[in-house]
Amino acid sequence: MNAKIERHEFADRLTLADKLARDVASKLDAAIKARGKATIAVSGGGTPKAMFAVLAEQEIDWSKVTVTLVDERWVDTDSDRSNARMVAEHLFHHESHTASFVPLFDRAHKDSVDDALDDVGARIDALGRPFDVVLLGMGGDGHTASFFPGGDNLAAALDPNGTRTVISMRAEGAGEPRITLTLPRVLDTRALYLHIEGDDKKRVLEQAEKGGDFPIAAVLKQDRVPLDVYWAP
Ligand SMILES: O=C(O)[C@H](O)[C@@H](O)[C@H](O)[C@H](O)COP(=O)(O)O
Repeated sequence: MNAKIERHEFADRLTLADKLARDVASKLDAAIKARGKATIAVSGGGTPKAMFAVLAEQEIDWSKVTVTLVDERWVDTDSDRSNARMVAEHLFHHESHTASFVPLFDRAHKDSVDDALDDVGARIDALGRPFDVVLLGMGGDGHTASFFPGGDNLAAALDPNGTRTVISMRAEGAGEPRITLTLPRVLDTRALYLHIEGDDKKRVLEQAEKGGDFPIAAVLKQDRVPLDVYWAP
């Protein structure tokens, strides 16, 4: 069975960023009102930056929000490849500076992502389940999170019955080694968004929906959580 997918298309990227940020903020606000806290796992890369700028200005009780990452490149936070650094630079401003952040990179194990998995997994598990919001991106090769085509741990990461929280990933298209939430953890959320931009990514998503062999297909063909796709040219 496939996920219930709702598509949201916008004339331009700034309009998308504005709407997605407001929709995400409203989910976080509802979580705080219902349960006193909110958790969100965000993606790295370039796409979320404009949306983070708007999200940072939303007037919710950010001191009750914990932010973590869907995936991270195994580099220290001073690297311009670091997703933690990107989030610090683009999200933690204005209203949102009181939010907490749980990193996926662990400096104590900076030389081996595999040695860090237990500690990082425990940190994520301590946030409780499910997440309130998970924000995914997608690469032109159809990867999402760090589910890269040809990745050394791809099958384990996508195992719908897997019990791990995080896993390491090495792949030709990934650059450095990565750490990523596994598919069951990505889907363990009250709200799931996929934010993509450009005609090329739209075509890849359409191919994946038609049965093309791309990792993103695992997110489309699941029935655990509805998926909201936000797209602009
Ligand atoms: O660390 C990362 O690279 C990501 O979390 C990754 O899954 C990202 O969402 C896609 O690669 C899209 O990246 P862009 O937004 O830069 O195209």
